[in-house]
Amino acid sequence: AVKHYDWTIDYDFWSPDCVEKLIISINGQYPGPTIDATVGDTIIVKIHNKLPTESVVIHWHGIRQRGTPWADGAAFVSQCPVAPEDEYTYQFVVDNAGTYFYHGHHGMQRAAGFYGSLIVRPKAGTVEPFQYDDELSIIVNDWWHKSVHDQERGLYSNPFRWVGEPQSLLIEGRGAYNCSLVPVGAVPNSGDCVTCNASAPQCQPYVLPVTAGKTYRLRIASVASLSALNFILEGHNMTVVEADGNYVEPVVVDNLDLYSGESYSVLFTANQDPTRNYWAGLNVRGRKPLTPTGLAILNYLPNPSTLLPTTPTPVSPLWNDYNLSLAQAQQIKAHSSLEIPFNEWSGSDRTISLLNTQNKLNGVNKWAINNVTLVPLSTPYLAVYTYKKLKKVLSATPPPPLTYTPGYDIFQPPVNPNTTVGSGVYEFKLNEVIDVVIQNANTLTVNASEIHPWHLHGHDFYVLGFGNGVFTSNDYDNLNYVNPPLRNTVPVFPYGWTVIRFKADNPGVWPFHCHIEPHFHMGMGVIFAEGTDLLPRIRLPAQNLGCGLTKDLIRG
Ligand SMILES: O=C1O[C@H]([C@@H](O)CO)C(O)=C1O
Repeated sequence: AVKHYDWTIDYDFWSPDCVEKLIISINGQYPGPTIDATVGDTIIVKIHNKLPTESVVIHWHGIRQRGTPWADGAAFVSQCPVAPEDEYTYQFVVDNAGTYFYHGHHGMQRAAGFYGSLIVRPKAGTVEPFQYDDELSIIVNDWWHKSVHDQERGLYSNPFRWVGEPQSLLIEGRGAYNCSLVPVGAVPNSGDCVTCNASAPQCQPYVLPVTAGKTYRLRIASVASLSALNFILEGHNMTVVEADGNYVEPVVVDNLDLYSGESYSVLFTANQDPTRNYWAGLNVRGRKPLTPTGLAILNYLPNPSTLLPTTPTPVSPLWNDYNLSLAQAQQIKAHSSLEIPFNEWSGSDRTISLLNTQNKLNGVNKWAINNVTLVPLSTPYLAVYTYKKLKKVLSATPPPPLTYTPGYDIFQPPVNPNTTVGSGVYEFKLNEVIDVVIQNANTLTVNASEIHPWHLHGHDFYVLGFGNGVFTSNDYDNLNYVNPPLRNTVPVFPYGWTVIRFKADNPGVWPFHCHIEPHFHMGMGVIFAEGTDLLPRIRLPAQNLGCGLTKDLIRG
């Protein structure tokens, strides 16, 4: 079926955590409307940009955009951002059932609340490898009281102004800013305690209604700007059955790590004392937490949803117990019903190694990949590959290095912290099988290395493995070629490595980047282009290339 959506994007006053701020709304809603579709549907979303002075795009996170690379919604990669008062129509097919989402991919608009859920259901008659009675869905985020403009400008200020830890954690756009719970030092605007209106309807906890005895599929997606989050359903185990739109072997957990850009389906049974309600809780892991637990209510009907649990709010594992994080990530395996095509493409055609470092550029903090800080072109890459006349912009920026200096000491701050900027592209031939080794390292601070969730556009990839320390060719023998999970986002852990594999079979230009919003801004990403000789044959819609009526002058 063809599903049409008509969305007006605007700023609105909103109180997600009881403190009134501006959010980016869609049709007056926050989070944005849920797209609920079926495999094979064509999704047509017409957007009207009513932000007075900012342009927008929407990225459909996890949708592969096969044959529609222009609809990927990455600013200056797949399209020109849509100017104020202008319109743009996204059109793409959803070809894989699962839990997805969409979000702004220009500036730091995702962190301003510009996101929503996108659920793709299997075709009628398709059997999923698990059963449930009913379904619930949440999308989670971390939330700052500083505007995203303050945050973004701070990132390229000298001296560097870091965004700091979030004020609140939101479940389905709702949280509660609790002055008394916020540790000293975490409140940049203490005046918020005065203006906080705890009875504002927009910040009443999100309610997950359940009936005793039933089993639920809970879809969870994280669009966090910064935080690695950990989700707990008080008193209930969860069985992970889907990750990023792919079925996985069931894994039972009592807490679930969620890295920004990831989505999961978990099953749980409402099998606890039905005379009370329970907390659903969200905590920060991976960074020293300075943010109170984000809370929603697991509401056993017919109890009123306002019956708050009297039990303590959920406590997550220690924030820096990375062995636990790694162990949980390693538990996720492809479902046994999925065929792994490695007999067809047993080895990879090439490996690229991407060293993640924190660096300096003219005194300002940056991130770099193989010592290159990504500054995307101001002409959309897809247009550059489509129109011969534009190709010259690439000759001005060298292709990025395929690896890093052997012997680089990942356990120390960089000896030479200076980075170089680049806009170059990793080009892959159509159908090449690519292994990417993501190698983490120390930041600029002694004894510090951070988690980075890496997200690839245009593809799912196989996660072949994780490890601690420096990846060496010996590690190839111990990777998982049997049941590696397919994902679109994967963490690299502190001082560790992650290896992924994908086939460059989707002609287009696809960013691969850290999904932490400030980090992408600080240059932590690369651009992949594949099947580029085919791109001049695509009909790039004129609306990707210009603004206002000038679009009519452009022949696609
Ligand atoms: O990019 C970052 O900068 C800070 C810190 O390294 C310097 O203030 C931080 O924690 C990041 O993730």
